[in-house]
Amino acid sequence: AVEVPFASGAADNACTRRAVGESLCPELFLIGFQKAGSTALWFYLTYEKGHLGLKYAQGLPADDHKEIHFFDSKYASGIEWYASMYGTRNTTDEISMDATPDYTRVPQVPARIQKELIPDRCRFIVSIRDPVTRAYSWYKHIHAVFLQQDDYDTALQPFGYKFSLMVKYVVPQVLRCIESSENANDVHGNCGYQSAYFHGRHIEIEETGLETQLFGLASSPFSDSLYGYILLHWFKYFNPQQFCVVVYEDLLDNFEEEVAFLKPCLSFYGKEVSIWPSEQLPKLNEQPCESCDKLETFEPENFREIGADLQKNFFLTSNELVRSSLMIFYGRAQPRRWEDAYDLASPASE
Ligand SMILES: Nc1ncnc2c1ncn2[C@@H]1O[C@H](COP(=O)(O)OS(=O)(=O)O)[C@@H](OP(=O)(O)O)[C@H]1O
Repeated sequence: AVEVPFASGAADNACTRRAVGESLCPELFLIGFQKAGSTALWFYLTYEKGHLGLKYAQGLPADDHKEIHFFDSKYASGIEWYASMYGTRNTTDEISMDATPDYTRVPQVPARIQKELIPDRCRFIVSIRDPVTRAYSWYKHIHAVFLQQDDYDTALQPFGYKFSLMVKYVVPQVLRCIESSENANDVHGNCGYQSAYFHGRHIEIEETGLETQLFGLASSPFSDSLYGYILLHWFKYFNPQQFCVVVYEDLLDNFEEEVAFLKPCLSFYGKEVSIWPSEQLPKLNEQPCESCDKLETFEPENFREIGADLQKNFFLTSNELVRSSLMIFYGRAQPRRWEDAYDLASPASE
């Protein structure tokens, strides 16, 4: 194979050629987080902001246009397959976007992107959300969609399918894993839901008398919400300036101001996004769970109690890491403190 002289050393392949008539391989990514409004954001950028001309995986059935899952679960299909799903490049400044929020779940993904693409040309959009409500949203999604699958059923059954029991038994294990990691930027690799740490891990759940299986899957609502550690993992492969981070709750509260944080990731490609004061995040992918008979639901005060405990004893360090990143790399003066919604005292007042 002919080596292309990119500074990054990216190999010559269907994605690195970039010539008119070659594949329009993605360079812009929406890498997560799952359940943080990624579908709404993708729809906004591709359809509502049609003037940006962002292309998607048109080679796949319509339901899969957003999420191609190449770098997490379909990597074995090969880069030629990936490139072929995005059609042909008509101009050198054309851009396509791969919006697979699961990319932030799987630690191997950034190394794979770095190896297959031209790293300096990649930009990454990230949406973050209160880690507790995100965890519950994913727990609900599992009930609505995945509980019919044997592996998720096996993973959640020992907990009586209950969020509260998962918090009680799973969260201390993930915390122990975090504490055993020497460096913060190794936490995601060590403690992500697929990590070796969870293989063969078995705990008896007193309330149900059952022993856990597939511990990693049960840990995913919580470990996937560790944004601070996960971003540090990605920063091992890409410069923080290649990321644009938006906060889901701020998108809902002040869309115009918040969505402007995406501008650097678009202007890099010469795309200027025009945002109007009346615009709002489209409402998409609300997951109904009406026939989820095993779903544990909470009164607001009970959820606040369980959430306060999670924020204080589990998510706080990760939240602080992400807030530091938002201030240092993305010029935010006062990033949102999700903990405040749970009536926790701020560190300054303790
Ligand atoms: N406009 C607007 N306002 C309020 N909430 C909104 C909006 N758009 C999407 N959502 C909520 O985002 C959650 C789905 O996120 P994702 O699309 O990223 O989910 S997925 O990972 O792709 O399955 C899901 O959250 P939950 O309802 O808590 O499950 C959606 O309801």
